[in-house]
Amino acid sequence: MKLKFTKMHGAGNDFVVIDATAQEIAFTPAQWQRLADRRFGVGADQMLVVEKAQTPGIDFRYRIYNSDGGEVEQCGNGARAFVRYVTEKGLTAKRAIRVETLSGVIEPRMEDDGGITVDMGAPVLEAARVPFDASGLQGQPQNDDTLWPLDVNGHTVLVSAVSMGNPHAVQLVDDVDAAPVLQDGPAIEHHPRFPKRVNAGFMQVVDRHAIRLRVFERSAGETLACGTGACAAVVAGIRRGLLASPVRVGTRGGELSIAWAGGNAPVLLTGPAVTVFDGEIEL
Ligand SMILES: N[C@H](CCC[C@H](N)C(=O)O)C(=O)O
Repeated sequence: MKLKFTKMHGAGNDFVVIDATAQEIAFTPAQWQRLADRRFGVGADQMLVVEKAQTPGIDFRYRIYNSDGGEVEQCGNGARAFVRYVTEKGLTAKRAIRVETLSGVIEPRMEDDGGITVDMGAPVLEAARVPFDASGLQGQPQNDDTLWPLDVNGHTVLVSAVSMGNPHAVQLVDDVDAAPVLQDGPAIEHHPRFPKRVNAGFMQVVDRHAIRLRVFERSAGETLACGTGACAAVVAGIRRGLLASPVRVGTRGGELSIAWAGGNAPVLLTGPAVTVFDGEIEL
């Protein structure tokens, strides 16, 4: 079949976006992997599928597939690309839209200055709901957060377990450029205490309103930016008393900004979303 798509990125986290509002899209994992392949296909960290909403009061449904073809619950950078896509393609005239995802409703909004902010909902911090299996473990309280010791490649790392709809394990490092992201990332991603696997964040605190972050993403490897990872890192840093909202997040692909008032308040993610090109592929 000939498939029309749009290539986009949010701070270098790149996507193939597909309009499924007028056509049913149901690809096999192998077809998703082919689309994501940077040599045999288009190339992307994730694929985003735009669908009509099933629920009254909701504007769209948004499905996310990692480059391994697995469907996941949430994607923060993708949500910004999503709202730019439906706006540019004339699928909506609204500036703020309500979008149903596997993990709940998010609300991306086009700002007057062209920036995009997404209400990503409240973080989930209860270990069992991340999900993180804390059985038999002695957590180490740090302010409002609990750090969990993980045995990774023969050494122990202390992680915060946070869900933004998708699971994150965030650790503090002195220098993200020197952090063992590619060595420890896979071991954390597949750690048995994360039954749905996990996105592994490596956060360097610059000051109370700025961090640098690298994320080894579940099923995608290290990406240039991870929106939900930025949300999870800032939530963990605020709960540990290291950060204060808003926080600028420096990633290898660009800068994101996160605001969170604590507790059950929503996490607000602001950042770029760029359309690179429209294309067509025989799939
Ligand atoms: N790899 C992630 C999904 C994409 C999240 C990331 N691209 C973002 O911007 O939030 C996961 O498996 O949970």
